[in-house]
Amino acid sequence: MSDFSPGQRWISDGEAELGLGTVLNCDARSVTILFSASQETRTYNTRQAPLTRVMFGSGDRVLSADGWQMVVDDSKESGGLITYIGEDSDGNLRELPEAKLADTMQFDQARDRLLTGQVDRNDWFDLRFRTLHHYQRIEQHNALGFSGPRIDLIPHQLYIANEVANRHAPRVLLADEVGLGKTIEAGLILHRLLLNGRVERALILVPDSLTHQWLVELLRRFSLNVTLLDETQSQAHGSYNPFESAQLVLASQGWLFANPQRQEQALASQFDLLIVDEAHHLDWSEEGSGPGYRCVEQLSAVIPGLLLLTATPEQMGIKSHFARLRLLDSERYHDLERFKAEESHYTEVARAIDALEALPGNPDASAHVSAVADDRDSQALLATLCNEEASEAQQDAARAQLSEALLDRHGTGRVMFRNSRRHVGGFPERRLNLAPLALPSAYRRVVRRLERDEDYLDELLIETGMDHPDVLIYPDAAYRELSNDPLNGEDWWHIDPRVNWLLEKLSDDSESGFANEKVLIIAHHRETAEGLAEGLRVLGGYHAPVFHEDLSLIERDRAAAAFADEEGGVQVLVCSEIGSEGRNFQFCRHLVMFDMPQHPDQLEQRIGRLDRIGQRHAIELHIPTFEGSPGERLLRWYNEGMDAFSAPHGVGNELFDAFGDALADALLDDEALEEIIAETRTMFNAKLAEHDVGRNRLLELNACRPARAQQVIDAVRELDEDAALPRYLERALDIFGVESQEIGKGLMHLQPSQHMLDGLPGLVKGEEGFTATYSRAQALVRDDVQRLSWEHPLLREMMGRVLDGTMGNSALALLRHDAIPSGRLMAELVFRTHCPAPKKLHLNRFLPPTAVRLLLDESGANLTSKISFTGLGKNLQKVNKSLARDLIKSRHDQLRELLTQGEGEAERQLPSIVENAEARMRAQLDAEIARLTALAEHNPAVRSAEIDALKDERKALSEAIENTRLRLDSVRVIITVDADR
Ligand SMILES: Nc1ncnc2c1ncn2[C@@H]1O[C@H](COP(=O)(O)OP(=O)(O)OP(=O)(O)O)[C@@H](O)[C@H]1O
Repeated sequence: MSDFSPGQRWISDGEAELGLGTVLNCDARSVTILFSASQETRTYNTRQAPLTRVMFGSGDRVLSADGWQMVVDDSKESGGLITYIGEDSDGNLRELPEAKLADTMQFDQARDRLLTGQVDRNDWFDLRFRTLHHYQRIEQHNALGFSGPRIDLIPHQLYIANEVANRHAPRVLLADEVGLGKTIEAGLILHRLLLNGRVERALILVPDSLTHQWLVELLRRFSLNVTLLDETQSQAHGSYNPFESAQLVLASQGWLFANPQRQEQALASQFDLLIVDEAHHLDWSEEGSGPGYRCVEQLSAVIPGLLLLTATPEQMGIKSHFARLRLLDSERYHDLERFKAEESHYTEVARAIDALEALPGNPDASAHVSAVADDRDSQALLATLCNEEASEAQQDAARAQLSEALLDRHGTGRVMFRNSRRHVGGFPERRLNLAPLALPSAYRRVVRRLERDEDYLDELLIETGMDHPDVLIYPDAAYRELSNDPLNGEDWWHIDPRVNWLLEKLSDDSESGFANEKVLIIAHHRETAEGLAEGLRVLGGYHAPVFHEDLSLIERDRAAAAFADEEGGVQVLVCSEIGSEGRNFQFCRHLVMFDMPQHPDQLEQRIGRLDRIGQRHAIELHIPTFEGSPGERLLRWYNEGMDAFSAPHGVGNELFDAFGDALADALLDDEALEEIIAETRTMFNAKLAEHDVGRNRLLELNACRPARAQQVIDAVRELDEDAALPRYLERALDIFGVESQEIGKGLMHLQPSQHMLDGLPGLVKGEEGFTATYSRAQALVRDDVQRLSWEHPLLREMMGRVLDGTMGNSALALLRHDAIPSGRLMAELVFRTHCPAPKKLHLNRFLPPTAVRLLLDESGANLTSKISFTGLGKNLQKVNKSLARDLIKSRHDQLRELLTQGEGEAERQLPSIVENAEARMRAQLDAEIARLTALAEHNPAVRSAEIDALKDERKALSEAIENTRLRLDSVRVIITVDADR
């Protein structure tokens, strides 16, 4: 240890962040140091002071207290104090006494830390290098963002997520049929965009009833912490814009759409992505748009990315659907008639794609394809496909490429993704169980009078205040509205036989009964649901929670949780139509439709609560119907007219548009009904056939291209099975002070040790920690088990901390080697590329932080290719820190020289790194620009802004890559010792 003199500069070995200290006073026993930058004063015992004298040498860059910089050339010492001599940035020769060094000088760069004797543990250096290596690999991996989420690898979802997340500021409609996983798709897209930096802030707007479900899904499946914003929370922020309070904001549509002031705040808060669930509720009509549509229209004008989610895009009519497409791209979707005309061509395109299977050797098929594939490239592919002399492999490749090219031309395909059960396959059977019941006298009176007396309908509408045909379809509602009638004295559920039927089924333990089974009941009106629950309680002693749109969030979630609970939960949940939309109830297989909804899409939404991914049983649909009632006629229309209970057919909306009004008029007239059913059936068959070859066929083919989906799945599996992950994690956990214990069945328990470094996600000292697995399958069946992947927050946090901080950037180790005399010095230098660029460019896909490793011996010989990192590491031994400091001090000059030499050698490798990155970037972006430009000629859904944005991106990326610099990331000094020492 050097002698201390006032004015000397020292730094604390343990607390380098205090900055540069100055000796204030000292005597034989103690020394007091002032750390001005952090305003701390410390007194140490001179014999054990954990301090290192700061001495700069030739080539070091220093900063003066007055703010100018200098590169040290020489130094002189007088009275124990050093004065540095060197050139400032203007080339002037200057002197700088150490007392005038800036207090704020930080010693966190590898070079400074090494030369001031701050060394870390050898295994930290090791972890740092490995972290850099894996980070570089994962950042470029095709599965980035898709491998972490706790989901089953379902092809259509991964296909869509990959297609969308790879686009610049994606704007799409996710319109898979009910329950096929739109939330999962949106989650995957968001997760990938967050990980690759293209999105930093997202706003998610969902119906009130789904806020909690989204919150849970995003956390449980994607480890994304989302902030749920409501009015109470917003008020707590006072005058501060509450939307600025988090990166990921989830808000209920009901709240935001009704609140212009909050909308202003949302508009002012710069989000990168907007997600809107159940988007069919954004109502628009020629007479004017609703508040939801207007709000999203404004937001989507300032937020670059937009995901609209709906299972029933056309539920509110084709015009309303078109208006929502306009939210995605107002330039493209401004003329409905043109849009319809375009759609009429899709039949030819679909037919041409199907015809490819008949080639070669079929002139008709060839003519179909030729008529559509009229550009030069496509014609060339067609020629290859039809060339009898081409090999089978060549023909297959041509067929696949041609099919892709034709699909790409399909206008809406780029904007709308719609998978259907039929196409995806593997969904359970649906079984219809009808329970015909006699009309109770109170309802019969009304129906019979309506049948007899034409004028009575108007009277009834006025008396009840209900709409037509609601008044006919929902007799209990009409009964409630006519409560002044002395004959309607009792509660409706006392007189309604459906309630008794239900009670009998609930207690029936035969195969056709509900005893021991969960049952979901959906009724159209909230009041029906509430009355029914009361009836079940009073008449049968059943506790059936009610789930409807006017419940508070907590009440609703409590009801859903009680129903989901397998042990001790409730058997029955009664829902209203709107209240249950979007919810996950696939753990249940019995659905009672207490009445019928009016729109086929609503019917599909109801069945979709159970018929979802994860449903393992055939679905039992139970419908009590009143014989000879309007409700029964409506059911017949659904069943006989459009086979609505067996599977979704995707044509319900068109049939409703065509026959909805006539049907309402036929609900009291069997003869008229028969006619409407027959006409509906004819149109149903025709539409199915038309859709099979036209737009739906194209949407179907386009919503999941199996070969590409498989590539994404393979990429995810590659990361799932990456053997390097457990090895890396074991090392990292050890260093961060987390204990891991195998507990069998592929599970491990992670627990904080006493020495754990603070701030690791999910781990708090003194608490239990968590159970985790590498296995996707295990994690899917065990909600309480976390899945470990490169994308798990714990791994990302540890990797981030290593790479962003100083951890392990300087180390010293001893090498015992027979062949090398002792006392020799080597320096292992790791340089890292730095390439400042906006995160949104996602530069890492082409040039992630890249390591350049050099191993130099004291003579300057480059041993890098002779001794690998791992090979060297195996023979190294750790050394205590004070010895390490002494060794470094004694070799200061040699080390400086090696560092300077290393910089030069590493610099020579930079051009090829830059060139390769530039080439990779150009290969990908040029191809994409060329593809989009060619496509734009055929497909108007390709936004010109998208192509321009890609061109701008290419330019910005090129400039950023060009500006890449190499910096020393870490250094390890190696000193040889005798093998037998
Ligand atoms: N890949 C997957 N792995 C595991 N579970 C999944 C997967 N995809 C979907 N699920 C589950 O299936 C159910 C339906 O998915 P999701 O809620 O995303 O469907 P949706 O299309 O949004 O439904 P809706 O049309 O009713 O809004 C959810 O419980 C979801 O967690």
